[in-house]
Amino acid sequence: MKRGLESIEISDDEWSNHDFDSSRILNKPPPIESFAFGPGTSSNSKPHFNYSSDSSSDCIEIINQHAPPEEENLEDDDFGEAPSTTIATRGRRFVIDDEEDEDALYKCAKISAELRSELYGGSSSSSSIHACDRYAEVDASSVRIVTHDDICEACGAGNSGFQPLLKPYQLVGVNFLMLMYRKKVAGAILADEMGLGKTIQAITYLTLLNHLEDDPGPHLIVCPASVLENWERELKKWCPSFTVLQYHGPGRSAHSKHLNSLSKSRMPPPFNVILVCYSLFERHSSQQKDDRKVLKRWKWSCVLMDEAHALKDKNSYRWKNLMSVARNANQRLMLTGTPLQNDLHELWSLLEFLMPDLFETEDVDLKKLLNAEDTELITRMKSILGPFILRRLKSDVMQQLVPKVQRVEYVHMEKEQREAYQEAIQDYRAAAHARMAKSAHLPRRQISNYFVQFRKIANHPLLVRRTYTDKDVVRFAKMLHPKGVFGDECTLDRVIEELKSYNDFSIHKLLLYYGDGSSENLSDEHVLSSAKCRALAGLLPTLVHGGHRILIFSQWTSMLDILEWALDVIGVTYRRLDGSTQVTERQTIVDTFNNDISINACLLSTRAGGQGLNLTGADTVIIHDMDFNPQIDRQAEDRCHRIGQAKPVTIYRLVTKDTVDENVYEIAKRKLVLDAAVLESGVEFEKEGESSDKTMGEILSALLLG
Ligand SMILES: Nc1ncnc2c1ncn2[C@@H]1O[C@H](COP(=O)(O)OP(=O)(O)OP(=O)(O)O)[C@@H](O)[C@H]1O
Repeated sequence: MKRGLESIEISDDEWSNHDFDSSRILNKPPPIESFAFGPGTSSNSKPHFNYSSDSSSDCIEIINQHAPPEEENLEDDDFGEAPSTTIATRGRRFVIDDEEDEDALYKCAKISAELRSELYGGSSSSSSIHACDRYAEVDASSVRIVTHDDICEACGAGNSGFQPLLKPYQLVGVNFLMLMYRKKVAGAILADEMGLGKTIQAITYLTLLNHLEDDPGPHLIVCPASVLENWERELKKWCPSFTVLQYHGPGRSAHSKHLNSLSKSRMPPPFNVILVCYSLFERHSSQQKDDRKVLKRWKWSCVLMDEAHALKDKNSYRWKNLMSVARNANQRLMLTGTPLQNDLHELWSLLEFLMPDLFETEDVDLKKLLNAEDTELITRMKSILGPFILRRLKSDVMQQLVPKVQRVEYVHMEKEQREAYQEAIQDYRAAAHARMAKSAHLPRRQISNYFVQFRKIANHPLLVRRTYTDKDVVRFAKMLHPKGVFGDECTLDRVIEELKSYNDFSIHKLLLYYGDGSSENLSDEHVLSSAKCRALAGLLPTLVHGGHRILIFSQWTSMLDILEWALDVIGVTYRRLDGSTQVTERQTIVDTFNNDISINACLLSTRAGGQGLNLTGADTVIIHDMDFNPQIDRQAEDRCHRIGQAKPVTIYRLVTKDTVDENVYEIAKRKLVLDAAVLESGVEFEKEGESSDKTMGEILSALLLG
């Protein structure tokens, strides 16, 4: 597998976008748990209105009323306006003081009460809500609509020998989705905590639509590339009668022609489910535009989005392009274990995607609503959101789930790494002072670059160029240039310039490939020159000896390259999965790791490996470098803390002492503590923490002052 020499999973550009405004972190509304409708729901989320639970047709506002797409719109660009019939039904914005919207709130609260009542039985009174709070795995007797027998029949159990057995809370989840369908609610979020089996609940639901509602699809499932194979496998297992088409990778263009001609001649699609990746909605290549046109021509029964927090930005291409395909679906369903990653605006993006007619709103009103700190308004918000989100926590439903122990390992730099770090700080101070002398500040971008440098050195000094001098670089350039390593057209000066931007590790790799194997290469000692790698050298053999199997996450693929080398030196066997791993290979890597206990570890990039994968073969997770957003790391942890895990799970976080690593950890920790505080206290914000909060700018200012 060929990787770019300086390939990092998160680009420097992306790093520099990590701007941590304290107001964004601290002044945020309550977390999703306090909004969600489900057993984890606190009594705070009880709808604010008086309503009766008898059924009515009032849900008309959230029924998808769109006509099938009209042909002229199909040939539009991706962001083409919706058909005129659709526009007429739009424009129903949510305005807080508007009487009509009070009505919408009332309707939402009413639907919520109905759903509650039908799912959990009894009335929607506070006592039954309280009972739901205590819901545990054994307690599902009041579930209606579909039963376990329906599921066995729908899955064809008996014919194939496969015996589907949903956990009681999963049966509730499937009933929740069925109820949404029967009530013609156009969108819903299944937001169970990671690893509780959302995939299986969703697939069972699609099977039941076919079996009980005579609705065989077509359904569109959108997911991250890493879990495509897993979806296909689970579909085949739980829904063997479905024809499933995985529309990704090299075979795609062959399918594309066929699908294009079928859809143009208005023939039904040759599948029940088509599986695609989010990337299909991200780019503007003609191939992708054509693919989207094909998808737009069919009327989807259900558009199901896995890891749907991917749609948290309503201004992204991804959101808009997918919306142009999903808008006419009967139903849009989202699966996500972390629906609220930063603030309520993101959740609103999800909700607007699900039910554009109800939630579509201009920013002025949205700001007013989402920035409100007034309890009554928040309570109203809950009554809007409640009906459409089902979230259960592991602590609520999986009382036997193995414990998860968190450990933070502070590691200490030795001389060389410490010097590299100090030099970077000196550089930064000199640059900042030089600018100050001219009464100017460092440009934002440059500040971010320094921050990235600090993070790199805190992770590993080989991620910057320090060992190889400028003189070395010129020498290497002269050796590499005649070999055409950078192309035949490239001048020597250009090669020198390019090499100067490389880090020590990248140059070492170049020399390995193209050099003469001389003493210019770095030695194994260099790879253990970081505090974190030395810590791994101590920790991993002990873990392996104790029979533990380990997942190691990093956000940087160049760091993973270094870690591969470190593991070889330490003598630990491993597999690796990151964004450059072929999609078709990913499931094989997961299966091999889970089944072959001779493999001690799996190296994963937090992006490609942190979501959706089932890696219960491991019982230990090492977060080599943390994210500012603790939810990203939580997702990574839960790759092995999930159904199927029999051993207690231990999470290690590596933090390099006396570096920005400590600040990143503090920020992430505070976000989690605040989540918990807000959850416990309802809508009270922890104002005290605000004064101690540090933005990236403040961290750097502190460094500037020494
Ligand atoms: N009822 C069940 N019977 C057998 N296996 C199950 C059942 N429910 C879930 N599993 C297994 O548990 C694991 C976790 O399920 P799944 O991947 O659907 O979780 P998830 O909630 O989608 O997690 P994430 O949010 O991390 O994607 C999978 O290996 C799945 O096959």
